Amino acid sequence: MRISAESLTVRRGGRVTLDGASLSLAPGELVGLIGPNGAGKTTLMRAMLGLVAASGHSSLAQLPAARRAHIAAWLPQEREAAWPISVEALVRLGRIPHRRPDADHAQVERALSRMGLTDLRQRPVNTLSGGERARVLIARALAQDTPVLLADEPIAGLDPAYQIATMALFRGLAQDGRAVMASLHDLGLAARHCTRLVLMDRGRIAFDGPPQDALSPERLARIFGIEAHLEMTAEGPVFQPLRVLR
Ligand SMILES: Nc1ncnc2c1ncn2[C@@H]1O[C@H](COP(=O)(O)OP(=O)(O)OP(=O)(O)O)[C@@H](O)[C@H]1O
Repeated sequence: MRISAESLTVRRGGRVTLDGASLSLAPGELVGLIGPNGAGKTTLMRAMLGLVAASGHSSLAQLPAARRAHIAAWLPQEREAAWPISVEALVRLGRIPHRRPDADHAQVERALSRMGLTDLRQRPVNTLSGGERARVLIARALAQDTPVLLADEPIAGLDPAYQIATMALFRGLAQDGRAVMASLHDLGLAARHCTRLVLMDRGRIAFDGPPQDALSPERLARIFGIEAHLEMTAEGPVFQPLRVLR
């Protein structure tokens, strides 16, 4: 399902934290949302989902909550687990919108297996490492089995193998016809795995297009304040930040 936002603007604490953001997200796309700390990535996704008050228009935010839960899964940045629910029970919470017991079991098993959690299924989530907990929350979003997935820094804290595997998994979801958007600080993985990059700078969308064009030396200097090496290889773009310019 194609979702869209037009002129989304969020004001918080007397400041504009999202300034007239317009974008769409189509089936088949894995869109990487990049930008420095505080640029407005989380705010944009929350505004698209209707989780923060915004002016402008969002096709997702205008849906009734029950319908929205069938359309879009949300993976928030926070990964705290305050109580000792088991891994399996937490992943099963992703099935709450559906109430289809026949599909529930299969979806939960698939999500556990995709995130390498079958051996951890009985563990209380508050006893897991940060990266293990991150995988459980990705699994919960996968179990929700929605056509749209919005994920806030899904690979932060994952080891290199799970970072690559998760990006490949998201790309696979897109290839299966879902629409996926993820905020990412690893520009190399973003350039390599995403079909499109949306670059945010001080509340605004500064660029929206192909990954190799997003990471131009000029934008890296002006927006991120860094110099980097970007090379197109047979395996895709390879990106390495080199130095801070400020
Ligand atoms: N509740 C709030 N009240 C006031 N300002 C807020 C509030 N929440 C966020 N902000 C501000 O909005 C701006 C955008 O924040 P946001 O979390 O969207 O950035 P981000 O790009 O996701 O950053 P990061 O990469 O650090 O996660 C920041 O300047 C932040 O300080």
